[in-house]
Amino acid sequence: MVGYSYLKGFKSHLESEALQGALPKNGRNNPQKCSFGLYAEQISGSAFTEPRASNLKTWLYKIKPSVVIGGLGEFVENAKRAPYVQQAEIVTPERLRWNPLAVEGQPPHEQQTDFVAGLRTVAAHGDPSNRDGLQIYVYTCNKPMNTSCMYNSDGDMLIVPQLGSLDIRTEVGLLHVETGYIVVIPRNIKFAVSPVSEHARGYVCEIYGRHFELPERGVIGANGLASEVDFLYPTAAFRDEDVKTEVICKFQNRFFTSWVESDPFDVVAWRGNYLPFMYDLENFCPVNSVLFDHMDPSIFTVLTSPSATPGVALLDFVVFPPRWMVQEDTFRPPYFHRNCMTEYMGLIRGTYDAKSGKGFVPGGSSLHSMGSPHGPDVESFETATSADLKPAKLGSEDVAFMFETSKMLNLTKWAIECPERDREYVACWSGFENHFRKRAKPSGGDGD
Ligand SMILES: O=C(O)Cc1cc(O)ccc1O
Ligand SMILES: [Fe+2]
Repeated sequence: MVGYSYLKGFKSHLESEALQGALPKNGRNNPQKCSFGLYAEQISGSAFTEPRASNLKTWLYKIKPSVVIGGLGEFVENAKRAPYVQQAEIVTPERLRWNPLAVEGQPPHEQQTDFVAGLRTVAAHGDPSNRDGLQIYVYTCNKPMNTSCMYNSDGDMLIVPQLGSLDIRTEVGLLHVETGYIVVIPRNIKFAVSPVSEHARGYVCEIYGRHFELPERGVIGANGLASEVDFLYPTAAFRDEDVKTEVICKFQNRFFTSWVESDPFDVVAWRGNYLPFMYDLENFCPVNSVLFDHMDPSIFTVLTSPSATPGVALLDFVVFPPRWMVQEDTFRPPYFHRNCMTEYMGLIRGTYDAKSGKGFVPGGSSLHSMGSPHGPDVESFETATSADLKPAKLGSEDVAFMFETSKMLNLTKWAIECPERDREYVACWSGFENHFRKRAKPSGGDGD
């Protein structure tokens, strides 16, 4: 890709200079004077004293230090900058499903909408001020953030584009994020999103807790699932334009704006491991049952944000990738279930095997909260119970994903009232027959 080059390696300590000689030498990170008159600035992603395995920091070599922010005035709270980021206050155990957001004609698309203005909160839990919880959004946008940038002090943002690629300018360089990729922007790193085509749509999960990690592989061994080398990091790409730029800060679930007159994307070189990254979901190597039974979806975990309880995630990001299904004497789609976790699902493209009936379409989403019964719709059940169980490729074009959280989520008024909500969703489970009554012997003995 022209203009984009990437470094590799999940959480690796990397370095990049857009101008040769811009990085300090001789082991120093903050020499008395930096090359080219640059300013050294550290951004930390963990407490200074965290164990090395989770310690994250990056040194930035900037044309101007970030402190010049607000040269044109202090941060002012500006809720209108993100009008659809709302408090999630509605409580319901109901199973919910939404159709894709319209990208044209309807609000906010009568006017040009950038990524921040196009963020709509669906559901959330917790409070960023105590570093626990998450917020789920859907977004649409049709306007580049040419003269604005954002940083989020509350959480890391995992973005899942569904329609339209995104060019994301970050302090440490550029990311070209196609649909089928995911991108993570860690907290406090400045970024600006530009849709590449006319319209863009997708999903975001913001986590207030621990940064993403790769799940343990355990007995799977040293290979499989997402590989460290497939995580792509930007290379330094600075700008030095005197353009008045809006700086948007999300802080304790409120939006503030300030302005800078110098370029916020002025990092000439950097070194460290606290960085935005992207990952092509096609590189995920699925591992599954090769003889019988449907395995739990945790086998498809790409990234996990752990909680303090071992094995319990604040958030697992799970992909349902194209794969071969070979299980014998098995109901192959997802089973009926009630979980102690909350599951928000989206569809990037194709179809999903638990919902062969119409209704769960690309760009759409569903929420199955803790304890709420869900699983295959009637049509999927009927098809799968009578299917010829030859090895079968599960849709080479089908890619669904799930945000799986150990938290209970509250919903926004918008999520409940919006026209996109499928008010007939639960009807997909009406019509299961009482086979037992038909088959069981009148004596109440064994059925066949
Ligand atoms: O479709 C779902 O609800 C997600 C899901 C998938 C699966 O294969 C098993 C359990 C589960 O919750
Ligand atoms: Fe589920």
